[in-house]
Order: sequence, then C-alpha cells, then structure tokens
Amino acid sequence: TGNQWGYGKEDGPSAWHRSYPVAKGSRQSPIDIIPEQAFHDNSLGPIIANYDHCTSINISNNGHSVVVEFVDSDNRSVIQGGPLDNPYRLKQFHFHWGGKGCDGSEHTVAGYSYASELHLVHWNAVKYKTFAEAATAPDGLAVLGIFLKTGDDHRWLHTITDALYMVKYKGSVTDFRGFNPKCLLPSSLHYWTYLGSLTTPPLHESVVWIVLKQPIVVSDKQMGKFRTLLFTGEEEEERIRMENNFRPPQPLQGRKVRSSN
Ligand SMILES: NS(=O)(=O)c1ccc(S(=O)(=O)c2ccccc2)s1
Ligand SMILES: [Zn+2]
Repeated sequence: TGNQWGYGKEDGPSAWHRSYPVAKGSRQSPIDIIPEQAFHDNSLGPIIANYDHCTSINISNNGHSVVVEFVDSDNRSVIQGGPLDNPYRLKQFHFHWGGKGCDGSEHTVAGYSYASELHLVHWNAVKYKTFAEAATAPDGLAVLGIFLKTGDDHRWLHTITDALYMVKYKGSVTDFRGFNPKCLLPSSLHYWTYLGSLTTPPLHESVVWIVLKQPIVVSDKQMGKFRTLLFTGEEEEERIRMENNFRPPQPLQGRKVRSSN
C-alpha cells in the first residue's frame, strides 16, 4: 500500500529515486550551506513569525518523524517577510535527528552537522486553495529550519519530549493543544535562504527554505527521548528505534544561497 520508504539500507535516501525520480532533480534539499559563498542580499528583510494565536492540535508518530499539527483554516499563525512575497500558514512542525552521540541535521554548514534539525512547515494560502495544491507548486511551501545543538536543557522542549512516550509507535497520535512554537525560536532570526524541496518523499520541489543561522540548545537527555520513538508500529514484531531520520546534503546544481544581514 502506497510507497514504502524509510532511512534503512534498502529503503533509505539512496533508493528513493526509484519511486521518486525527482530525487535527482535540480532543486533538491537539504544542501551544505557554505556561509562565505552565500550572497548578502540587502533587499532581504527580517523574517516575521506570528505564532501568538496559533492552535496546535495533536502530536503524532508518522513512522518517519514526530509531528505536531496546527489549525491552518485561517491566518492565525503565519510566517512572512524575508524572501516571502506573502504570508505562509503554519501547518506542522517535525524533527530530524541522529543516533546516540551522532549528529542528525539535514542541512550542514560548511560540512558541519548539528545534532538535530527542526522544520516548521508553512504553505502559501494566498496563492493556493489547499495545502496539497501548494505542496506541488514551486512557491507553495516555506520551511523554517532550526538547528539543535546539545548543551543545557531547553526549558520549553520538555513539553514535547514529555509527550513522546504517548506516540512511541508508528501511527500513534494524541491531543497536543496550546503549544506555541515561538518558544522554540532562537534569539536571532538571521537566516540563509534558497529554493529547494521536501527532504522526504514525495521530494516535491516546492519549498522556499529559510534556515536560521543560530541553533537552539537542548540537552543530551532531551535528544535521547526522541530516540525512544520507533519507526515500527505497535502490531509489528520488529521494533526499530527511530533515529538517523535525515537525508544527506544534495547537489547545489548552481543554486544561489542568499544570506540575510
Ligand atoms: N522535511 S520537510 O520539511 O522537507 C517535509 C517533508 C514532508 C513534509 S509534509 O508532511 O509537510 C508533506 C508535504 C507535501 C506532501 C506530503 C507531505 S514537510
Ligand atoms: Zn523535515
């Protein structure tokens, strides 16, 4: 049923092109960001994230990551400014991470990987009627990427890591209300931006990527809780720990990465 893809040896990123030929396309993500080669574009304004009236709905394990979904039937939580021509609505956020002691970010910075990467997924509800329509349009999605590095405890991430035991298995979902992702943003919103794709199948080339330069700090213990999740469902006999759910950097193919001031 549907296309089975994963992060293992047989079904991982190097095999995705068989079912998703766009995997070898001209604007694939993630990429290795080389700061010195990024173009300082003075016309790039600040990113504005208006999450104050956002409404989280649930938290779930979709067999690839842990996802928090939001009400996106109006413009109550949007990102705008920067490279974006209009406001994009927050739909969900999720994470990518490594194994114990290993890094698991998707974008890298001059070859450097972070422990994890948070993706806040938004869609262009001004130009497109539905998320599904926006998801295949070249300017349909805007994903805000935030690096996580290990160090002190992140006081707000506890709200998420304390809920992970309820979504241990693939296909599990539970209520998750009143969470404002503003608490996960670093103090600086300086960013790199480039045109790319979803980093998982269906790998649509529909994403304006906005990757924040400043990582947030979370503890090893908090990262460890992500690794208690499973790729596998409760009914499956095989239990496979959810870790290393990241795609490696893809060819830049002549794309320009711009840098905010
Ligand atoms: N890692 S990422 O942020 O690039 C990403 C991968 C998949 C999604 S999606 O679930 O929003 C989605 C979007 C469109 C079609 C299907 C799923 S977002
Ligand atoms: Zn992602």
